[in-house]
Amino acid sequence: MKKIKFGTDGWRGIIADDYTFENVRIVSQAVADYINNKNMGAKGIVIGYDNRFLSDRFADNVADVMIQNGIKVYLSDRPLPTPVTAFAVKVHDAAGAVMLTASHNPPEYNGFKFIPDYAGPALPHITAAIEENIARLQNSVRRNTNVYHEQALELAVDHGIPMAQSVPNHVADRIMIDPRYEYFDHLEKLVDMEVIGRANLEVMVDAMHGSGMGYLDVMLRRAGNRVKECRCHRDPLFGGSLPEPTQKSLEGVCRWIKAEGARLGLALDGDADRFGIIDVGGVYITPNQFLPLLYHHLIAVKGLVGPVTRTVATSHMLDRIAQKHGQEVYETPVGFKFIGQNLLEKGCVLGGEESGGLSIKGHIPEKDGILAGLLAAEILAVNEKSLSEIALDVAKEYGGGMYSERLDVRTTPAQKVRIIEKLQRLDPAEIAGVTVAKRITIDGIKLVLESGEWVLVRPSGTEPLFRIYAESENKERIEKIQQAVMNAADIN
Ligand SMILES: O=P(O)(O)OC[C@H]1O[C@H](O)[C@H](O)[C@@H](O)[C@@H]1O
Repeated sequence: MKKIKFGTDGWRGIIADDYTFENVRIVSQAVADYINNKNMGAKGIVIGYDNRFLSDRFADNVADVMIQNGIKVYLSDRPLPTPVTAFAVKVHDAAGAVMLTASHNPPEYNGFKFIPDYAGPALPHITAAIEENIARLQNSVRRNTNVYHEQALELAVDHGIPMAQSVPNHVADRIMIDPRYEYFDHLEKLVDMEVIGRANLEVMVDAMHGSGMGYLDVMLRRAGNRVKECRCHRDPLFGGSLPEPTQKSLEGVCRWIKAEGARLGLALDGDADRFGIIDVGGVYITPNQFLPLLYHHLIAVKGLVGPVTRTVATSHMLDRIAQKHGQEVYETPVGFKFIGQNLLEKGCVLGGEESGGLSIKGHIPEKDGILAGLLAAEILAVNEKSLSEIALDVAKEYGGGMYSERLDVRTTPAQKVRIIEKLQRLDPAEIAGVTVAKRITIDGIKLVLESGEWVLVRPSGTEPLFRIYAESENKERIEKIQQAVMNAADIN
């Protein structure tokens, strides 16, 4: 039996290999134990699921295990985006949520995210506690081969907190929920839908067959915009590609925007926590380009002046904006859980990351592609310029633009170990002819150069590869900087 581990963002597995009904029940039991150990069972748990194959059935199994453990269940009556599941935790003041999704992974995958009561991704100490529970349950299964072949629900209950005795004060229940309308109302407090409506935008919405369909399209249309939908129907095979809103996977949308002369394209990943933004002329706007635009907009237009939090891999253009407004920048390892923590604890007005996640003050500490898309529409509506033109204005205002790029290099497990060792010792005096001013080790190795350029090498927590990120004011230097650090770390 494979060890079940929570990675950068939850447990992911291949359906019918390690992602089975039995293992989902074991993980559910581990979460139920975690909640009951904290005496939070009476608050109940929200259960959401995406559009993937069998996600609704897996959700049903999670619900059974929770109820058997005396935990009240708020089960969604339809597929939900991850941020909506997280938001429902707040609506019901629940002990947390389970979201069944493998996000943007290939169709044969499914996954399991635990969202604690603060409505953001679980921090490492919480997933570690759940993993301990899982290991204990898996060991019991290994010892008892008869049980192993039995119905896993019985097994989950066998190894959990005894049912009836543990729930003296309440009767566990299954309550069906549809949190969409509370969520819409909440977003309308964060985004100016009236301004967006008045701009009468023509927008292409691409849900990439994921559970984000029925959100951006509904809200934009309701505000009075013209919306064209793309991939807004369920397809558990995702039309043969990955539900990931990258430039490559949005080529078709870019072509349409260009051909139609539309002003905006908004895409979501499989569970709608990541965003993809396309500008007039079919120009893809990277998250590293969009986040500074948004930070400037929050400060200058919405009056939300405050610190910002970004991952170690995200554009330092945010730092330039923060500096000009006398604000703090909080840098975190990659993973929205760390960003979410800073949103909660440091009063940041924006938290964002290079891989396409963001949230703002007043919202839940979970990344939300729907909110990101509406904020992009708001920026357009307010400015009556293209996003690319606004980006140029912002760059001018804050002392010049920055270019950033990421290179992904696949490695074998043996190479990976060797490179990680080499990275630990990597401490060059200069990179591509410029002196290294700072060496940051919170996630991989980041070298900040005297010129303000920087390069970061880190192993991905979700894929078998290394990521080499670099940023410079001079586009031509990015490759040179990446190559220099790859040579130094022996990555080829
Ligand atoms: O670079 P990786 O470790 O593969 O992580 C890439 C991304 O994975 C998940 O989507 C996390 O929620 C993100 O926070 C992270 O940026």
